[in-house]
Amino acid sequence: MTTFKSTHLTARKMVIKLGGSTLEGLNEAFFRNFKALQAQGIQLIITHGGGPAINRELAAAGITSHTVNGLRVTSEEMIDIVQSTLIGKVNPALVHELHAAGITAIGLNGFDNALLTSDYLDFTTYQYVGEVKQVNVDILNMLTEAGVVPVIACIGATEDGQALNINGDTVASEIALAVGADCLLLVTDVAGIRINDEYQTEVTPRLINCWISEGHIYGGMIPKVQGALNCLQAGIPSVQIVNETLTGTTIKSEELVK
Ligand SMILES: Nc1ncnc2c1ncn2[C@@H]1O[C@H](COP(=O)(O)OP(=O)(O)O)[C@@H](O)[C@H]1O
Ligand SMILES: CC(=O)N[C@@H](CCC(=O)OP(=O)(O)O)C(=O)O
Repeated sequence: MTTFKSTHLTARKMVIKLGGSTLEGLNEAFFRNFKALQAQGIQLIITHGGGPAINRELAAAGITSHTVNGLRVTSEEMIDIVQSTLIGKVNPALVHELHAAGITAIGLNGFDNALLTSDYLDFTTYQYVGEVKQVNVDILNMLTEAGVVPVIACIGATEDGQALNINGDTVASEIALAVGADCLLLVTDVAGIRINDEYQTEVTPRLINCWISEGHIYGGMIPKVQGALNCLQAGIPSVQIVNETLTGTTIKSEELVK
């Protein structure tokens, strides 16, 4: 059975992002870990992606998509499919699994109580892709203090009510920053950052920047490490990128690495 490492257990507020790459393979034992964390007084917030589910729905509609810097370029016809897939399918399926594991969870997205007020990241390059302008933490604090786990789909809303597609890793790091989380855990389909066929256990921002520029970190790993770097810069002590057995890479500020 999976257990959380001791570094995770010191956190009071923990944001856990479940990547679309791994969501469909997680079992009840994995989700029961969350119950154990709550029993230790740790407040949990879960965010999720859903790239593979979006790919399936786009394919069914005969639409092909591509990414730039790990972000899906999202046309006007695609944003409706992205929104309905993440909010209508992926989010309720995850809430259901959490409930089955005995966790009180409630599904949210950027529209709920203006949770993620967003703006276009760069319309020319990415079209209907958003960046987070403001996180309304009120609803998150109310829920977590009542022992309820918010489960957040990565859809933002502009002030005019337009849905925008935001990468799940970006949402996770913005939420972690906004609530002042002690720990951000990004669960994905690989055991962390792999460089020259070797998984790294502990890395610093300086190394990450080198690896991005040398092309060792690419695609979906880019928003993860960028989110991690933003969190570290703002004082969140560490970010972990792990697989479903919670094995992976810890990213720490230079001064914390001996
Ligand atoms: N240096 C790297 N180490 C590990 N994985 C990497 C690296 N660079 C790119 N990747 C890719 O990033 C993927 C994880 O990102 P992504 O597919 O978006 O996952 P998720 O759906 O969990 O967000 C890995 O499966 C791998 O293909
Ligand atoms: C802008 C952008 O790239 N949005 C992502 C949102 C889903 C996501 O992040 O899913 P993963 O967790 O599987 O990566 C997308 O359209 O795939």
